[in-house]
Order: sequence, then structure tokens, then C-alpha cells
Amino acid sequence: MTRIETVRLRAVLDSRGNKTVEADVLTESGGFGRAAAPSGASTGEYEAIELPVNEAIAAAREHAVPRLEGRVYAGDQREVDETLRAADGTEDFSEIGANSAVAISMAAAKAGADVLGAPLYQHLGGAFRGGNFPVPLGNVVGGGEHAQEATAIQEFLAAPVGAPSVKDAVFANAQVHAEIGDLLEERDTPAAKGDEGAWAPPISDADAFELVAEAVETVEDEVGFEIKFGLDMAAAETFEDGEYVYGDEVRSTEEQIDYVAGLVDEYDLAYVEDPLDEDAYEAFAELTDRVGDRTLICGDDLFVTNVERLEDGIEEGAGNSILIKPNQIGTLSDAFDAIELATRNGYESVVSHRSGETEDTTIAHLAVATDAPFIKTGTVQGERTAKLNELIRIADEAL
Ligand SMILES: C=C(OP(=O)(O)O)C(=O)O
Ligand SMILES: [Mg+2]
Repeated sequence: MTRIETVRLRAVLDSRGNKTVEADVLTESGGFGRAAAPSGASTGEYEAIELPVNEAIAAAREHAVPRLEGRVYAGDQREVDETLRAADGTEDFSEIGANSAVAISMAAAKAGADVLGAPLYQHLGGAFRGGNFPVPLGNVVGGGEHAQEATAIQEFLAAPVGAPSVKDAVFANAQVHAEIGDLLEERDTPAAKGDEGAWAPPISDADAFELVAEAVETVEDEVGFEIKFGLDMAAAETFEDGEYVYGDEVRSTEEQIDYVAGLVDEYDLAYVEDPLDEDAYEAFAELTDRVGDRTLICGDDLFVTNVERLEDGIEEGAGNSILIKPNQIGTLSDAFDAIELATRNGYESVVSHRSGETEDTTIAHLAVATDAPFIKTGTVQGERTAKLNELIRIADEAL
């Protein structure tokens, strides 16, 4: 019933104005799914390979599309994704591009859901999913690789952990974003916005901590539930010759661990992503030992949504949380496997967007389908609100 009839690929624009791959999957019974690949700026060294868009499309048309059309069922996600892997023939999708692979994988999932007449999260997660919603981590101030002349730390994230509903959480994050805009104006601090719509003021990290702490406290009082905040330190981007270089601050590994542990306690951080380099399993484990009982230490560039890297992390006790970005690994099945392995081992999953995004909403469904406790998908700007509004619709059973 869900046999794939046609796969169409095209180049479309992402939120940075770069080209990205969009896929349409049509089934013989009239099912339709469309999805587009996101794209990172602070990409991990061990991510699957994103090819130049025209190359990715040409290679996928040559190697993957003929194996899918008329042969594979869109409703059988494992078979779709195994076919993509077989068509590619490499570990890292360097033949057809992880951008083509993930677009086709997600489009097939949507076509499968369409034929079944079920929302995507239910097709992916089964009949018992849809009751739990992720806490959205909202990027409100940022810099690093996402904005020039701004904070050295890549992302300051609002974390409305006490919100009674996903809708309240989404609105609270937007309130924190607005409050920071007001505070910056009051202080005559000019601020552009970074790739994800977060404020990108030309201030030090220390000033940004005070700014975010004040905004979070104000909004917490207004909404009446607990809002914490967290960070994506994207430390692999700042690791040079064995040292962490954040603006004028240079720290050894031990100093970086002390610094982050101090921040966790001073600001009661709920979440710290990539506080250390992408190869620093041991240092991750040391930091997790020190503060893992009171905060999430999340691996993004460390784990790159890769089951093998996560297995190594579990063995060493590195982190207690994994960022899940389907395009880092290339297919939805791989992303599912990483989430399931994480859950079985007490690691929290944070389903995530990329800094370059489209209006695609697949990750909202993936988070609900897997009961992921967190989603990181921005705060404002259309390509971010597309996912947030989809979460609200899912909660409202309005799909
Ligand atoms: C979303 C992120 O940025 P990018 O997509 O640039 O890797 C991140 O580092 O978590
Ligand atoms: Mg990150």
C-alpha cells in the first residue's frame, strides 16, 4: 500500500539563504511526504557528510532513487533507511550525502504517515505516543559560530522546566527572548541576531550570564513556574592546541572543568552542552562525575547522534545526555537507535534543530514519537516557530 512510486529531489533555500536538499516521496496509493535537510555551522568532526547540494542530489538520483522507486515501502522506515545506506555504501554517507539521505528518510516517513492517515509522531512512535511533550530549550542569546562580534559561548538557552504544558513552555521562552531585547535596549546595547534568532550582543560571557539570569527571573515571576537556563558551549570550536579559547579567556582542560562546574552551581544551570572537546570522553566523564547529579551534561559534537560513539560514552560515563540531530547521522532509523540506546542507559535525549533550518517540522514529531524529554529548536523566527507551533498543534490534537 505504501510502495514508493516516485522520489523527487530539488534544491531549496534554508534560513541562512544557502541551498539545501528537499525531497518529495509519493506512494502508489497517493501518499505524499516532503522534507528538507537542515545544515550545521558548528559541525562536529564525526558527523555524516553533507555534500554540496547539486552533487548530493545528482548522486542520490543515480544511486538511491532507483533502489527505492517501485521497490521499497514508505511505511517501512527501516527498509527505506537500510536502502539508503546500501545505496550509499559508506559509513558516513559521503557518496550520496547525508543531506540527500536525511531529506529522503524524513519524506518517506511523512508519506508513510500520510497513507495511514496518522500524524507523523504516531506513525513513528505508535499508538501509545503523544501524551508526553519535550521541554523546549530556547536559544535567547548567542554567538560563537552563529554570530559575529557576540558572546564567545555559542548559546544561552532558556529551560522552562516547570511549565505545566508545552504551550506554556514555548510562550515562556519567547517571553524571555523579548525580555532580553528590552534589557538590551535599556542598556543601550545594540544587538543583532544570530543564525537561530537569538540576540547576539557584543558583550562578554560574564555579562551575558547576568543578563539571561535577570530575564529568566523576571519571566519566572510573571508566569509563575520554574524557568532555568542552560548553555551550548560548543567547546570543540574553541579547542586549540589542548586549550579552550573563549575570547580573551584561555583554559586548560582542568580549568575548563572547574569553570563549568562553577557555572552549574552559580547559575543553577539545567543543561550544559559540549562543555569540552569532541574527543574529550575522559574530561566529559570527570565533569559528569562532579555535576551530573544536578544538571544535564549533553554531548552534541561528542556523540554526533552516533550509536557507536554513544556506546563509548556510556562505557566511560561521559555525559548523561545526548543531542539528537538526524542529519548528523543521515536517517531517522539511526536517530531512533541513538535515542533508544540513550534511554536504556539513563541518558536524556535532546532532539535538535541545526543553525541552518527550513520550515520542516519533522523533529517536533520525532521528539514526541520517542518521548524525548527535551527539544532544542530555537525561540523565535519562522523556521524555529514552525517546529514550536507544530508541538502546540500536536498537544492540541489539531493535526
Ligand atoms: C544547533 C547547533 O548548531 P549547528 O547546527 O551549527 O551545529 C548546535 O551546535 O547545537
Ligand atoms: Mg551544539
